[in-house]
Amino acid sequence: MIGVYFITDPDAPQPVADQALAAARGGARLIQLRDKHASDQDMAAQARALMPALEKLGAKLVINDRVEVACVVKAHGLHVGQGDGDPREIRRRIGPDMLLGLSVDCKAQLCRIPRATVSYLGVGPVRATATKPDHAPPLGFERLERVVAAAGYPCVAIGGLGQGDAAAVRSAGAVGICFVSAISRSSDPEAATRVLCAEWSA
Ligand SMILES: Cc1ncc(COP(=O)(O)OP(=O)(O)O)c(N)n1
Ligand SMILES: Cc1nc(C(=O)O)sc1CCOP(=O)(O)O
Ligand SMILES: [Mg+2]
Repeated sequence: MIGVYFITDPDAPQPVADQALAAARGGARLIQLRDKHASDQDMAAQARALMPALEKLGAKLVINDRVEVACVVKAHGLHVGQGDGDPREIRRRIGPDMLLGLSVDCKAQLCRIPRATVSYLGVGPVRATATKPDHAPPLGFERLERVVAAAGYPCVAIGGLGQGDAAAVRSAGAVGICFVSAISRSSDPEAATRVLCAEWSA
């Protein structure tokens, strides 16, 4: 079970490091560092600074998109999308032990996943979201359930999710729920994460 999975938001009022630590203190077990504009060097520095503190809090750090950064900092995980490269080649580069997440936005993408490459799937968006303006058409909870049922991999749901959604995501069969703005745009990200974790565990 993955549980609550937080993805950092460089456009939110609080600095990314504060967001990440607050989410981990609040109970998020996976924290993804996502910044489309940071240099690899800055992202690696941020990751190196965060990893020991996150580990102490029982959370793992996942890098978004940047295979080299994930390798250089020995991150716990890497998350890539359909357009971010061949998962088989990415697995070869990161080695057998790093978590590898892959985004999926429809059932048709499932049969193209190379065997024994991926650790989990990020399935979404469940709803439209301003956080990712280039997102695929929203799935809704019914199609989320159908994708999860057909997946054959642990799935986390993502996109437009917030308080009150955990029960529906769990009953769709997902092993985790991902949030950006529900945590990053909260006035108290740690408290918001606690509420989301309590809902997930209820
Ligand atoms: C857990 C999780 N699921 C999906 C995504 C989206 O990844 P991607 O499609 O590569 O889009 P970007 O995040 O790179 O804009 C994700 N990051 N995490
Ligand atoms: C990073 C990301 N990926 C998505 C996908 O559907 O693949 S939706 C998304 C952003 C989710 O942000 P929020 O929790 O604020 O809606
Ligand atoms: Mg990506």
